Amino acid sequence: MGDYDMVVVGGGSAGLTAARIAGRLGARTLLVERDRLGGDCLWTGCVPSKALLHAAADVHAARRVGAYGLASRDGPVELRSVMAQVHRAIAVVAPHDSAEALRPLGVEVKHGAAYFTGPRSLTVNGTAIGFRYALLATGSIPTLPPVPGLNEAEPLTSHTVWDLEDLPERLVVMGGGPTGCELAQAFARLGSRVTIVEAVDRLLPREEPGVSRLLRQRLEDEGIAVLTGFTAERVSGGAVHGAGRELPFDRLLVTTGSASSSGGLGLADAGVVLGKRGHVRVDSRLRTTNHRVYAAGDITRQSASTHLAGAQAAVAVVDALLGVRRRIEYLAVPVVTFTDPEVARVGLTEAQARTQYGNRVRVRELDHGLVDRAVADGRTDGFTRLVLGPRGRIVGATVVAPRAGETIAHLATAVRLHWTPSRYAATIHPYPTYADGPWNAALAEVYDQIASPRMHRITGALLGVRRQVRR
Ligand SMILES: Cc1cc2nc3c(=O)[nH]c(=O)nc-3n(C[C@H](O)[C@H](O)[C@H](O)COP(=O)(O)OP(=O)(O)OC[C@H]3O[C@@H](n4cnc5c(N)ncnc54)[C@H](O)[C@@H]3O)c2cc1C
Ligand SMILES: NC(=O)c1ccc[n+]([C@@H]2O[C@H](COP(=O)([O-])OP(=O)(O)OC[C@H]3O[C@@H](n4cnc5c(N)ncnc54)[C@H](O)[C@@H]3O)[C@@H](O)[C@H]2O)c1
Repeated sequence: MGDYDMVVVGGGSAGLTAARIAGRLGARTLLVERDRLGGDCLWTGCVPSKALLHAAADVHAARRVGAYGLASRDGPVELRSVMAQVHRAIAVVAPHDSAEALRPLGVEVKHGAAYFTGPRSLTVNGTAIGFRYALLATGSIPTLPPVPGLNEAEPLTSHTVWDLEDLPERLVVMGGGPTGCELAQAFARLGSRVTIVEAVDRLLPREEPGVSRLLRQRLEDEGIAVLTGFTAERVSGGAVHGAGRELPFDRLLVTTGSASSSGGLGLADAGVVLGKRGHVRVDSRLRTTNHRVYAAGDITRQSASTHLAGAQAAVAVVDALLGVRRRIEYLAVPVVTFTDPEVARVGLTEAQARTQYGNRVRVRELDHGLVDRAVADGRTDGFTRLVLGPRGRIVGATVVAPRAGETIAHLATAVRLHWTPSRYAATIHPYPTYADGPWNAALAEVYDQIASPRMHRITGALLGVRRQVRR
């Protein structure tokens, strides 16, 4: 049995990477996609959101040129023109993810919904297909919270917001996670009056509390109303009601989370067991309970980003086809929220580190008022935070700054390789950049060590010896 060595179900971030690798390895590879190749990231996630944020940043800059004696621009933008830019970006990337681009790599593509009929078989459009291995990569879909009246208000989600043609005058964003914060800031900069409501007591609750405070301040400074600890009780009469307040909107955008796309795949027949939240359960090798079927990406709930989805897919395919085992170091996977300033983190927050290591944890924080590039740009609204664990190793880091998403990459190496600040600081960083934030934070730790009584004794002794040397 086995028409194919590898059948990949879902052609998004995880599935495309898996299919490309399997094809390159020479495996008989089939990729099944029911909708559009490219998945969430290309059509409704990373690419459109970053294009929208870029347009919004341009508009934001244009509104402030009055400071340089130019006529500044007020008022709302023409959303159609902005969305045209968004769709242009998608159109540039889409060919890379197409069936034509996959064919030379030896990947066959079938359009249709896959349905498992047994542990090593599935059907697509009524055609029976056997496989040696399969990879589930069907991603996730946005969900709506159970708020009375919400459905009837026809809320936008991250799947539908890209079809908007007119800028909503009043936009209420429900959910202050990465999606909600990015889109709230973008729409506010484009000219909408935005209110963001978050159920827990702060925005971006997975981040360091200082991040939530700084981002809230920034969003409020840009005119966004931020309501935290807000429970929406109902939606009616064009308004969200809750906490004794009424929040009128022209459009409502719901960004309160997502659920794995694991339904309608016949997974029970394949012997694939789901977790409580509908996600596919995988072991450390990304194998489901049917060891012939692997899973990667959002469907596992162990990933919520394109880079990790791709890394999981690569590990799974190589494990299945070649029997070569590699581990993903989840702790060293960076996560970025592309607000302005960007919020980038790798590894543990201070609270997580304290739970794990108790009082062996120390924190080294550097305000970006001390980073010359931030001063030059007038962007001192940021900080770097290094979380140091046992033996002073960097177990976590947060950077809040423009381009923090780029700065975090070197810190991800530090966490992955268990570097100390001194090891990190040994790499010379270019001046003046935002990377000076982490570098100076690490250097401050090194200077403190040099100033310790023990080091002073050593340096004092060395200086004394050197003074005796006659040239
Ligand atoms: C607004 C927003 C912004 C984001 N920004 C970023 C970012 O900047 N950086 C980042 O790293 N991540 C970002 N993400 C997250 C990222 O988009 C996802 O983590 C990633 O796309 C998940 O990849 P995946 O392969 O698991 O699923 P997807 O990319 O969603 O792919 C799943 C594919 O499976 C197909 N499918 C589903 N069911 C079936 C079936 N039965 N048969 C066949 N095919 C099927 C779907 O049509 C889809 O094409 C963002 C997400 C959102 C919502
Ligand atoms: N830049 C990126 O890499 C990027 C961007 C967007 C999303 N993503 C990923 O996609 C995943 C989903 O992100 P998301 O922001 O859509 O979801 P999320 O689950 O991360 O955040 C949802 C937020 O909504 C809040 N919430 C839940 N119910 C609510 C309610 N009834 N009223 C008000 N608030 C409520 C939650 O407390 C939470 O803060 C995340 O894991 C994220 O990392 C990544």
